[in-house]
Amino acid sequence: MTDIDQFIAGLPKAELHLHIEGTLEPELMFALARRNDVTMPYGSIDEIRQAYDFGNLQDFLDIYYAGTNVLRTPQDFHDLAAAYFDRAAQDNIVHAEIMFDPQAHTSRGVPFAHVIEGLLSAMRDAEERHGITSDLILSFLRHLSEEEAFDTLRAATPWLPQIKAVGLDSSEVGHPPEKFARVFAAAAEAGLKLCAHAGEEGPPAYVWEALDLLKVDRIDHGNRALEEDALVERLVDEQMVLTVCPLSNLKLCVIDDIASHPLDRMLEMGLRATVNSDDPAYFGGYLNDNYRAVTAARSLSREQVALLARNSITGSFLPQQAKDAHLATIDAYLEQAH
Ligand SMILES: Nc1ncnc2[nH]cnc12
Ligand SMILES: [Zn+2]
Repeated sequence: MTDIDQFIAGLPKAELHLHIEGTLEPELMFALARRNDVTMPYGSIDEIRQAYDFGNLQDFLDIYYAGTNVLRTPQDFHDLAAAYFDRAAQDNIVHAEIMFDPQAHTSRGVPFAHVIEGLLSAMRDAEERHGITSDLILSFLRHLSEEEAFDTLRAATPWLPQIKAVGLDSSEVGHPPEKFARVFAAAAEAGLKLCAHAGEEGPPAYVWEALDLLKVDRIDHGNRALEEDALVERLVDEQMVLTVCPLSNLKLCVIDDIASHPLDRMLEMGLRATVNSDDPAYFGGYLNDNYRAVTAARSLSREQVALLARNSITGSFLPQQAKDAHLATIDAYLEQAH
């Protein structure tokens, strides 16, 4: 390991953009298929990995939703999240805000309760076993209707105290944020924080809509915001957090190669960027892999890497006291890493 890789490995950090269904490794997919007597469309783990070659977001989503078919019981969702948290502990993740896609499961007849109870039990275990705190972000699938998003928010009612935020994901182009303005307003009314994927494949106009119509607290991705100076200025002025996902951008062809990733440009422009893994089982790397890849490709300094980790803490939905405690841990780490 190089010096900077070692520095990244030991740095305390939060993960703010992570789809729990995107952490389903092929090995666990096979194990759950066997446990639930589900026929797999793949013959081997190698065959699955070979299928992970995406030309765009939709190519990936088709395979990602097919993968969720093995997830049926609360234990399955528990095992999925427990595997993520075990992996997160190795990367020195101290806090994770994890998205889940209830409609990917309720549409297959899996009760909302099975999904969320399994996830919540793994989250409690993660705090006990690893000291990792976590929060849930209920994400609406934007290719589905506004009415279906409202149905999902209603289904979540008994668990609202255990849900921190709502999100908006799935096929971006053709499904502008505007479509979900009313359901986001209802979520805000219920006391939830708001995030939305915007500017991953969709145009800068979708980022404006996420800000003006959804009134989001965070933008997931935001890459295409760089195409408009006035939008960048707005994001900088508001110190809006962007949850950037370098290896995801590479695998989904949002960028041509990792050497052209705009992360350092974002930081230099004063944007509040963070690094995240998105769907690590599909994109070839967990959080530290993302930090390492972009650091090597863009020759990031220790100061830039530390800023990214600080942004992950300050950009989280943790209470201020917890943020201060994590920032103090980062300061102590920087002191001894000198
Ligand atoms: N990167 C991504 N963009 C949109 N929807 C997603 N669902 C899971 N990962 C996603
Ligand atoms: Zn995402």
